Amino acid sequence: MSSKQGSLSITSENIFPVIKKWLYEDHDIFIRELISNGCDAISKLHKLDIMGEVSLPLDYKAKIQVTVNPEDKTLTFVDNGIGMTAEEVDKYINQIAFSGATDFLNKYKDKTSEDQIIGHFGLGFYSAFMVADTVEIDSLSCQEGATAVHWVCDGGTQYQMDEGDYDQVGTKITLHLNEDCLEFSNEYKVREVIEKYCSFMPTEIYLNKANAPEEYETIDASDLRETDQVVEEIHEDARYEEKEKEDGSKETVEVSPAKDQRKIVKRPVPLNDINPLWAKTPSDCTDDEYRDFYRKVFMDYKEPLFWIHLNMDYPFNLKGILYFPRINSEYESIEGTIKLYNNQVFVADNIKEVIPEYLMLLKGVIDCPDLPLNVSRSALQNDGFVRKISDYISKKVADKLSGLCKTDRENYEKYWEDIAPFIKYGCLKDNKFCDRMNDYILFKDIEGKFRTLPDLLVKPKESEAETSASSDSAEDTSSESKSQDGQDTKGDSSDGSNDSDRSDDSDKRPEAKAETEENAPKEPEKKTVYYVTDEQQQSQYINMFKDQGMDAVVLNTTIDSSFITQLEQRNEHYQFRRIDSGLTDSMTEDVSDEDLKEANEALTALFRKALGNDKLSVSVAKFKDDSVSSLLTQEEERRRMQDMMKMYGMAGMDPSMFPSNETLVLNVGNELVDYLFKHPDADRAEDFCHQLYDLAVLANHPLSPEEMTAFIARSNRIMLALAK
Ligand SMILES: Nc1ncnc2c1ncn2[C@@H]1O[C@H](COP(=O)(O)OP(=O)(O)OP(=O)(O)O)[C@@H](O)[C@H]1O
Repeated sequence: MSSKQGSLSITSENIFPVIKKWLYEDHDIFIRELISNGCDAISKLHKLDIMGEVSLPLDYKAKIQVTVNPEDKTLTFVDNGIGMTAEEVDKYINQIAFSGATDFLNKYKDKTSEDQIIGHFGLGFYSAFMVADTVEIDSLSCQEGATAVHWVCDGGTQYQMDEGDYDQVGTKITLHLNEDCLEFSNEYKVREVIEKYCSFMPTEIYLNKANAPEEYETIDASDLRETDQVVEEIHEDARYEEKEKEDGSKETVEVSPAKDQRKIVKRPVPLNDINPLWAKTPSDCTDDEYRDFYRKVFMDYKEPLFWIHLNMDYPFNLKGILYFPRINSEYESIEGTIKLYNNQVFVADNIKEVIPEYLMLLKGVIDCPDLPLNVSRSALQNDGFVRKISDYISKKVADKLSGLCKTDRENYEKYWEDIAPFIKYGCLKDNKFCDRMNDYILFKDIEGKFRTLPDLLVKPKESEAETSASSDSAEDTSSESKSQDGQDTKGDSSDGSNDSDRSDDSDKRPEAKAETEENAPKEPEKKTVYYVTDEQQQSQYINMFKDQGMDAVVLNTTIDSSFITQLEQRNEHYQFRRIDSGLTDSMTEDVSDEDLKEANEALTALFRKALGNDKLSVSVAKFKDDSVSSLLTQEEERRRMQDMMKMYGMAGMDPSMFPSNETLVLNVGNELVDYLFKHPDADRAEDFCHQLYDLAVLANHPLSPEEMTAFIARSNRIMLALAK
C-alpha cells in the first residue's frame, strides 16, 4: 500500500454522545462550564480594555445573570463580556474541541498574562446538551460595528446560524431543558449548584426567577445609591412625650427622632465572593476575617484553633488557607474538608493527590491555577507535579507548627490536645512530616508539664536517673539483669524468660544472657523515654518514679502505640518503654544476684506452687521503697504486639503466638515478702501469695470477673482471720 499522511477527523455524530454522557460525571457541571465561559468572556473584555483595544463605559460593571424560567422550562446565562461575531461562533462553537481561549492568548501573548482564563479544552459549552434539548446563543461582539449573531442547535449535528437582534455587548445562552432535567429550572437547585462550584469565581453572579413578583426593602435615605429604584419616599416626624421632672415640673422630650427613608426595589445580591480571602496577602487579613471566612465556607460555628495561610508564586502558583478545627470531645469524629479550586473555580473536595492524606482532617481551601486538570476539571492528570504540590503543603504545615512551638509555646501547649491527633496521624502517614515535626511534638509528663523530645532527652533530673540506670547497664552488667533494649531492668522478661525454665535455673537468668550476648554486636546506647498509658492504674509505678526523681510521659490515646513505634523507627538514639516494662536501677538497692539467689529460688517455687502455675515468671529484687511488696512487669515489644492485636481485632490470630509476658517482681525488702521467704509453710501462705499476685496485677490491668470474685473472697478470709 502506498504511504499516506493526513489529519484525523472526528465525526460529530459520534463524539456528541461521548461529551453528553461520559465527559462530565455530574450533570450539575454544565452550570460551572457556562458560568466559566461568561467569566472568561469578561476577563477577555477587561484585558482588551486595559490594552486600549476597546473602551468600556464608565458605569460598566461586569456581571453574569442566571435566570430560571420554570414556565418556559428554560435556563439562561447572560454575560456582558467580549461577545462573539458570527465568524467566532463558527470557529469556536461549530468546531468542537477548539478553544477560543488558546486563540485569544496566542493573539495577545506579549500583552497579557495567561492567568484568569479558565477555558482550555474547547468542550465545556457542549455540556449544556447534557440537560437541554435545544441550546440558543445570542451574542454581540465588542468589536466596533459588529452585528449580532443568533445560533441554535437541537443536540443533533445540525445548527442554524443567522444574524440576530441581540443589542447588548456580550452573550446570552438559553437552554431549553429536556424533560428529565427540569429541576434546573428550579431557583433553589440552581442556587445550590452555583454556590457549590462558583462561590469564589472572579465575576459577580446573580440569580433570578423570570416573572417573579418584585421584592422591596426599606433603607435610610442617606444610604440611597444611584442605581436604586425608589418605589416610595417615607418621612416620619420625630415623636415627643411629656415627662415629669424630679422637682415635679413637666418637660417635653424626644422619644424617637424624625426618619427619612426610601422603599426601593430589593438590591440584587451576588451569590459569590469575587475576592476570596485566600487571594489576599496574609498580612492584610485580620483574625476576624479568617474566622468569618471559616464560618461561611464550612458552616462550622465553632471557632477554628488557628490557621495557615499558604501563599506562593514560585515554582508554582498556590494559595490557600488551612484551618485546624477545634475538637470538642474525643468521641466526635474528625471530618475535614479541603476544597480545591483552580483559578477560583471549584474543582472538588478532598482530592487526595494534592492534599496529604492526614491533612484531610483539617478544613481548608487551596487554589492552584497550575493544576494539571483533565477535561472534566474534576480530576487531575499528572502525578509528578501534583506530588510536589502535596509535599509543599505538608512542609508548610510543619513549618507553621514548628514555628508556633518555637515562638509561641504558650499557645502551642494550649492547642496541643486538639492538634495532637492531626500531628500524630501525619507522622504516621508521612515520614518527611514526621522528621520535620520530631522535635516539636509535645508530651505531657506525669507532673502535667509539656515537654518536647529534646527536653525529655536532656532533662537534668532524668538524665541523672538515666545515667545511673544506663551507665550501670553499660559498665556493670554483673549485678543486674539487662534487657534487650540496653536499659537495666529487673523482671523484664524480654529474653522470653516467662517460660517455665526461668528463675529457678540461674543459667537462664538475664545476666547469663548478657554474658552470652557479649560477643554479639552491641546496639548503640539508647536513651529511654518512659511512658504511662493509664495514670490511675499505673499510679504505684508513677509514685516510685516520682520518688526517684524520674520522669515519664502520658500516652493514653489509641494512636500512641503506633505513633511511638514510628518515632523509634525514625530515631535510633531513643526508645519508649512503658513505666511497667521493668525496674530501673535507681529504684532498687545494689544487691548482687548471688545474695538474692536463695530468695529467688525459694519464692519462685513457693509462688508457682501456691498459684498452681509452674510457668509463672518470678523475679526478686530489693526495692528502695520497702512499702511496695510486689509488682508486675511486662516486656515492651510483646505488650505492644498484644495491644495491636486487641486494637485491630486480629481475629483468627492465635493469641499463643504472643504469650503472656508478665513477670512478678517481689520485693525482698518488704516485710510480708520477707516473712513468706522465711516461713514458706506459714498458715495462709497460699492466700498471701495469691493476694500479693493479685495486688501486683491490679496495679497493672483489671482483674477478670472470676479473679475479682476470688480476690474479694480471699480478702474477707484474711480480714476474718485477723479479726479473730
Ligand atoms: N459566553 C461566551 N462569550 C464569548 N465567547 C464564548 C462564550 N462561550 C464560549 N465562547 C467561546 O467558545 C469557545 C469554546 O467554549 P467551550 O466552553 O466549549 O470551551 P473552553 O471554555 O474554551 O474550554 P473548556 O472546555 O476547558 O471549558 C471558548 O473558548 C470561547 O472562545
